Amino acid sequence: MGERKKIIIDTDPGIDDAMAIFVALKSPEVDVIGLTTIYGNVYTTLATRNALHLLEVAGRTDIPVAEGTQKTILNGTKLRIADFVHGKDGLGNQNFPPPKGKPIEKTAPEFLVEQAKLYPGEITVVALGPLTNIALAVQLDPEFSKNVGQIVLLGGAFAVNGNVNPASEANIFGDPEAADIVFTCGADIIAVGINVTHQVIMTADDRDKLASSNGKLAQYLCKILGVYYSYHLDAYEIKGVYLHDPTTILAAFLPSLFTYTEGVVRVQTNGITRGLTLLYNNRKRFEELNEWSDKPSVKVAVTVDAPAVLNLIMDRLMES
Ligand SMILES: O=c1[nH]cnc2c1ncn2[C@@H]1O[C@H](CO)[C@@H](O)[C@H]1O
Repeated sequence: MGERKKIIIDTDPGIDDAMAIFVALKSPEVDVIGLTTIYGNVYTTLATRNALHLLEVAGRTDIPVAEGTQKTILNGTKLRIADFVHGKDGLGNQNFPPPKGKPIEKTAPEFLVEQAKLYPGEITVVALGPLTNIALAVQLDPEFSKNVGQIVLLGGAFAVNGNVNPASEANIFGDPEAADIVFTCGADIIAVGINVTHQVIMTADDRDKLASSNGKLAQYLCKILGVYYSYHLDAYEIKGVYLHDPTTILAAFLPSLFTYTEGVVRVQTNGITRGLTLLYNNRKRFEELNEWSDKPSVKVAVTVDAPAVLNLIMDRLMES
């Protein structure tokens, strides 16, 4: 087998984060070299606990977990936590016992900087929560954006409504200032927004299929998925769930399942559209300089082969 791609998953587990982590652990294309934790679906301390727990469930306690920041990049502590999507414990209100493992000494931004320096151009960071740790890594080391191979992030609502409010998607809304730093840092970036992830739906029938498999991870996921299904039925009136995080994981190593456009993305940090992601599509040369001028471009996913993505996710979760 060829070289596996080294990935670090920055995560706020989270039910769809759990799925994404398991998909990554079951994918021969990648080597998960660490998890870093962030607030979002839960507070950061609980994200760390859940990350350690999920690695124990998967029998992969060899993978280090580095704890991330508890605050936004501007030191904000009034966080928006989506426990109404994932349950109070972030994992479907199952009251799992506390993990035995502990996070490593290094903080998430320190770990990201260290690994990017150790393997220049080789690390893919998959960011599944608000982008604070990644922005802190950019600030900590001016070389980080050059050293990191690629950042594949779940964030934004490109030309569609958000999921926090009509303007804003949850991960960007969680820390818009951090998101703007990351989008303009010059790293090789793929953004996967909810305009794409809302096309990848795991139906109730798919869940039954998952439940009928003997895979340990599939069985575990079926236990925690109930809360996530109830939330979707209530909020979107669909009998299925959006696979935001697992879809984004696949973009990190099977990018041809998606198509992309390229351009500069800036994030609104003020007013009623705080958290809005706005892509400049390069179609016009503007007369005046503006906030998008001379900033680095990123790739933004525009279409997805949803059946192929769903099949891959199902296969990998069922074979465990
Ligand atoms: O309505 C919502 N509010 C807040 N977070 C949500 C909502 N729906 C999904 N997610 C979470 O935010 C990320 C995608 O935006 C996903 O991680 C998902 O679990």
